Amino acid sequence: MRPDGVLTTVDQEPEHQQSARQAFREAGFAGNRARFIPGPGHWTCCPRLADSGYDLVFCDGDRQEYQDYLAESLRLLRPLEAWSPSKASSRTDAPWTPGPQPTEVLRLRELVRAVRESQELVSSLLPVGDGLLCAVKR
Ligand SMILES: C[S@@+](CC[C@H](N)C(=O)[O-])C[C@H]1O[C@@H](n2cnc3c(N)ncnc32)[C@H](O)[C@@H]1O
Repeated sequence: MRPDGVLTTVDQEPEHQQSARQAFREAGFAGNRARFIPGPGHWTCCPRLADSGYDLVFCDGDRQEYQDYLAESLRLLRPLEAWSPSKASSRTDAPWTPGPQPTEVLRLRELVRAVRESQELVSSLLPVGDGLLCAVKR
């Protein structure tokens, strides 16, 4: 982050928020460099976040909600900034697997397709860990 940047983090587990708060403090960040919002992501917190107020959105929560986060992220991001859900390719690259696919896999495939076909995004799927889907807002 740039020196005047502020990180906003949303998590529904208070003890995870507490761990994050402690980690930032131990890393030497001043208290006013991070904002901690408790609660489930998309329906309580995201509407409170300012339009075009963010340089980067990183999603690492419930993968079945990533489509909702994508729509919210496009509202939150400044043009030419990045959006990145984690582990977006996980198990999505084996469509030949016989039998019904788990809902999570189907949702992630829809997400990858929506990002790839979006006129607002330039995307890349990085071979990092389980796969990292990244996109820059045009
Ligand atoms: C994989 S962990 C995040 C790990 C973190 N990114 C890291 O690298 O240490 C997923 C987190 O998302 C939170 N989470 C899951 N679903 C959520 C939701 N709908 N709203 C808010 N937080 C959620 C969980 O409480 C958990 O802390």
